[in-house]
Amino acid sequence: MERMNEFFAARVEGYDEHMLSNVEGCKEAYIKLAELIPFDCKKLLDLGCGTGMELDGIFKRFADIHVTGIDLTQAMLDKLKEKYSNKNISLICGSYFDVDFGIGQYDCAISFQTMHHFSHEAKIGLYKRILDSLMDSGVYIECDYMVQNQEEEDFYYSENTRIRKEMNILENEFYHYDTPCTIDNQIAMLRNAGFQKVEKVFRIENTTILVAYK
Ligand SMILES: C[S@@+](CC[C@H](N)C(=O)[O-])C[C@H]1O[C@@H](n2cnc3c(N)ncnc32)[C@H](O)[C@@H]1O
Repeated sequence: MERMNEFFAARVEGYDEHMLSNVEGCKEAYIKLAELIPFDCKKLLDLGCGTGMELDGIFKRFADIHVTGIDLTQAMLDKLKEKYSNKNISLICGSYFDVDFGIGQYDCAISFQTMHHFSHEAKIGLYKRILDSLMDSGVYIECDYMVQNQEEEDFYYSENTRIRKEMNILENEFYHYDTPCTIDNQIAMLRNAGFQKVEKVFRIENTTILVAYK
């Protein structure tokens, strides 16, 4: 298991191609996510934006949108900056568990393939802060690696706990290990955080998109 930021920094070259060619459903999901952004969106929060793969389609639809992107890995953000130097973007290198999102700031928040690394408890806390950061009619759109059944989810979480114990990794340290949740649990976490309605709108293989309404 590698530290989260070191894991992505070591893979930044070739990362975009990997997401498009090797992660089933991602190519289609990047297109779908851009279509789901509300037509009048002006301010967007992108959590775990990485090299900005999900922004390609979004900038095609909304040339002047303002994006705040947060990511733990500077090397990923450097790549993003190179690709979209002429766009209206504010980048923050840090953890979305620590960065202050503000209150009622964004029309829409998104995350793409970044939430499958954390406990339910941590995610619910984060979802509450995302909810607060949205304007009254705002939406949060999450695309992530999700699984179908509880046994699968339990397996990954227990493996994560076992390996962390073996390596003496503290609970609050960010290490890269995939702990996907079931779609039902994901929806329950978002509802628990206070979102009024949550819909599954896309799934190819394990790549799944949920839309959560404030
Ligand atoms: C699989 S990549 C996805 C990047 C981009 N959204 C995409 O779809 O290409 C996951 C990203 O989440 C970031 N990340 C993981 N944990 C994070 C955290 N706690 N705060 C901010 N970024 C985080 C990683 O640095 C990495 O860039």
